[in-house]
Amino acid sequence: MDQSDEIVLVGCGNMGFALLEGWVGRAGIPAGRIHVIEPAQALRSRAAAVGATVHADAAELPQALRPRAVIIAVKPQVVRSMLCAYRRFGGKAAFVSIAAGVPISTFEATLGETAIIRAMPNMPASIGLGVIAAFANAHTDDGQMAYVNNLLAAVGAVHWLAEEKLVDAATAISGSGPAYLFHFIECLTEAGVAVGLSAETALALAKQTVEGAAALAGTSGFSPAELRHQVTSPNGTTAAALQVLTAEPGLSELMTRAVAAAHRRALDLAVA
Ligand SMILES: NC(=O)c1ccc[n+]([C@@H]2O[C@H](COP(=O)([O-])OP(=O)(O)OC[C@H]3O[C@@H](n4cnc5c(N)ncnc54)[C@H](OP(=O)(O)O)[C@@H]3O)[C@@H](O)[C@H]2O)c1
Ligand code: PRO
Repeated sequence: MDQSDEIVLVGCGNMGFALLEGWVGRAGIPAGRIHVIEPAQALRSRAAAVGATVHADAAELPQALRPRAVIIAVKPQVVRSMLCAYRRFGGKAAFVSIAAGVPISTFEATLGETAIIRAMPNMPASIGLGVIAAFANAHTDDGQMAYVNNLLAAVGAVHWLAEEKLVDAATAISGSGPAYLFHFIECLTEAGVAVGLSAETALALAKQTVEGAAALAGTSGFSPAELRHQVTSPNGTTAAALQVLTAEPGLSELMTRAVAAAHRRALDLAVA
């Protein structure tokens, strides 16, 4: 990545800041080259503390600014009303939207024929362990694709999708996924307390179990099913627990229903 490129980051809440942290803290992108537009004073101060150039409103951006990328990280419901403030960058910058559900056609309606990439990152991007599903429109040229790919790859593994509608599917898996895992840790902790562990010990065991198992699944040559078998002694403790998890409605059915609900919500946000 050319270190002199400038980036506009619109919205610096949970995910916008996770990206900023990843870009500045891990990818070495000069923080001052990232212009953050964020109306909330506390969040602007947080972004300024990592070195970003902060603004309360798009009108404060320098007139001469020619960003290579404009990252849209506001809530989906806000996208339509804020876009016109960035129209002047249309046709030049690559627009990257991380807003769940909002289709490329919504951006094209305001920005016209310009490079628009829908990207769905997730929170572990803040520590460089994100996963990002992305789709680019037909106005994105090879240089813009490569530039945005590098930007996204700086905070996680990038998967380019063949169809825009798959971004909504990815949102339900990897965008929301960290919350499923955080909830799993909460549940495992509660269950640990129920069998007599202190809350502190149960939380430590639950977090380190998820972290270790995820690392093993990611690095071992065995499939998740094979790894599960390796943990499950015949007629042992794990088998007893898995009998509960696979009884109707099992975890598999619950996950299918949960992901379907998230996917439906992404489709709803497209028309909200
Ligand atoms: N959180 C995640 O894990 C995650 C993952 C992938 C994608 N996303 C997507 O990322 C987007 C942001 O999610 P989030 O969780 O980061 O939400 P968030 O914490 O609410 O952050 C959005 C920020 O944008 C600000 N904002 C509102 N209007 C603005 C404007 N016109 N210009 C600049 N900033 C403005 C908001 O301020 P106010 O609160 O004062 O309005 C808020 O601080 C969403 O579209 C979401 O679908 C989130
Ligand atoms: N957070 C956003 C939501 O919950 C999008 C994926 C993760 O809608």
